[in-house]
Amino acid sequence: MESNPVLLPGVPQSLSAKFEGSFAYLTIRDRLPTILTKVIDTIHRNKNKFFEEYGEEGVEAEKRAISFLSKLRNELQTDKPVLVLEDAQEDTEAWNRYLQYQRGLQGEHCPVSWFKSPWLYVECYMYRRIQEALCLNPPMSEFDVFCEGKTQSFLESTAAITALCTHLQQIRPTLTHTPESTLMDHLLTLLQVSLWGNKCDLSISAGRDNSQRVSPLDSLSALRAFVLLDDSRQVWAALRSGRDRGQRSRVQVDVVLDNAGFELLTDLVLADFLLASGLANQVRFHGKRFPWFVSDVTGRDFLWTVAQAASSNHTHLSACGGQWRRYLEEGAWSYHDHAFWTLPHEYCDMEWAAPDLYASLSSAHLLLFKGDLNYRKLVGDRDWPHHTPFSVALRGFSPASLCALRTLKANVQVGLAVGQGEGLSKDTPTWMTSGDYAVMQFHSPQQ
Ligand SMILES: O=P(O)(O)OC[C@@]1(O)O[C@H](CO)[C@@H](O)[C@@H]1O
Ligand SMILES: [Mn+2]
Repeated sequence: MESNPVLLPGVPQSLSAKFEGSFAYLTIRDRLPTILTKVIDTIHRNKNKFFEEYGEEGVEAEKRAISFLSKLRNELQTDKPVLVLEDAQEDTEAWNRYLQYQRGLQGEHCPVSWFKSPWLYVECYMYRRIQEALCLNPPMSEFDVFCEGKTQSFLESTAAITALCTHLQQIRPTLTHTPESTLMDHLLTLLQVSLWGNKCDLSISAGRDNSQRVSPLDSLSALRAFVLLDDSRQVWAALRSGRDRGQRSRVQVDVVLDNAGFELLTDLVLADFLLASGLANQVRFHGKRFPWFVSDVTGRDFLWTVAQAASSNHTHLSACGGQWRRYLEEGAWSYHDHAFWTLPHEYCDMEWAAPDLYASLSSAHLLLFKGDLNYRKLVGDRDWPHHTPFSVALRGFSPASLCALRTLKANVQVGLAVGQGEGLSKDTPTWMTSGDYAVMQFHSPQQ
């Protein structure tokens, strides 16, 4: 029986696997079980490590975690009801409240389940259940099941990373006396590099290698045609608004991170440029509190990446890493991991679900949201008509000027011209899910 959740007036339904053949359906039927199987394999392959570190207790924990995850995979594949979490973590109650909310939407005759409920919810829930399997089996609770893939993504992107850091080191000495037009060109270039860094995502590839092997700067002109919305000049204007480079007013930029590996490197280079050019004087990074969507950044990934750069034997990479370490020591850069980023909420819920975070983001001059999942949460992962204004789809989420830097990997996109989405669907049916197209989409509270 189809679930017919309470419809909010004027707000389209959430994407869901209940629509057979949809991208959500194919993701939950095929990609999520593949990811879970790789997680189980990774834990199994590390069995000796657990024995060496924790003895028999480690081996027992490894066995229990694998049985938890095998049960989870079976629940998913047979569309069982979503279960309450039982690991007594800081966010457990919020997750179980959200399940109650979903039960209310679907009514008593249609259980909240993998193939009947919103895609955004059940996909986030899967990653939280992986965390539960580890939390309930200490000493595995600190084990990052995705660490190998994230590390490999970084190491295999070394050529692209060194090319990008070489570029930054070459322009760095000129930035304090560069003409405005040149400074803007540098910003637009590094925004595009950060945008396309988002193609390197291990969730869409279900863990298959997705490293950046060519210099990101060389491919920008060929990729220009695939940028469907380019509001990067509004990002420039937001950074320049109300201040002159000589003034000492505080310009804070918050970067809501996405993937570790090459994408994180592009974000660190962009953030370094913002400070070195004087366009901003504080950058706050927001990452995930536990392993999430295979390649998303955790605090450990963030610090490992800075350390890896600083200790590199490549001159420019180590120079950048040394500068990043100093930014962190001085407080010009800071890393944060609020629990909200690993809850299933659409961002229009943030003001009531995480008022402290909403207030904190409101102090920023500019928010940069990286990647596809952040975009899905910005617009609520709902089936909006493509010409719906971004401000409508945000449904009141507007703590500060914001720009989404996203390669399209899910079938939701707003803010296009009338007919633009339909035209793309005719010529390239996979335009919303291939990762080949991208948007830099801006919104300000004044809009
Ligand atoms: O947020 P990211 O890393 O750009 O992409 C996350 C993602 O790979 O996972 C989901 C599908 O499984 C989609 O949101 C998207 O394809
Ligand atoms: Mn991601």
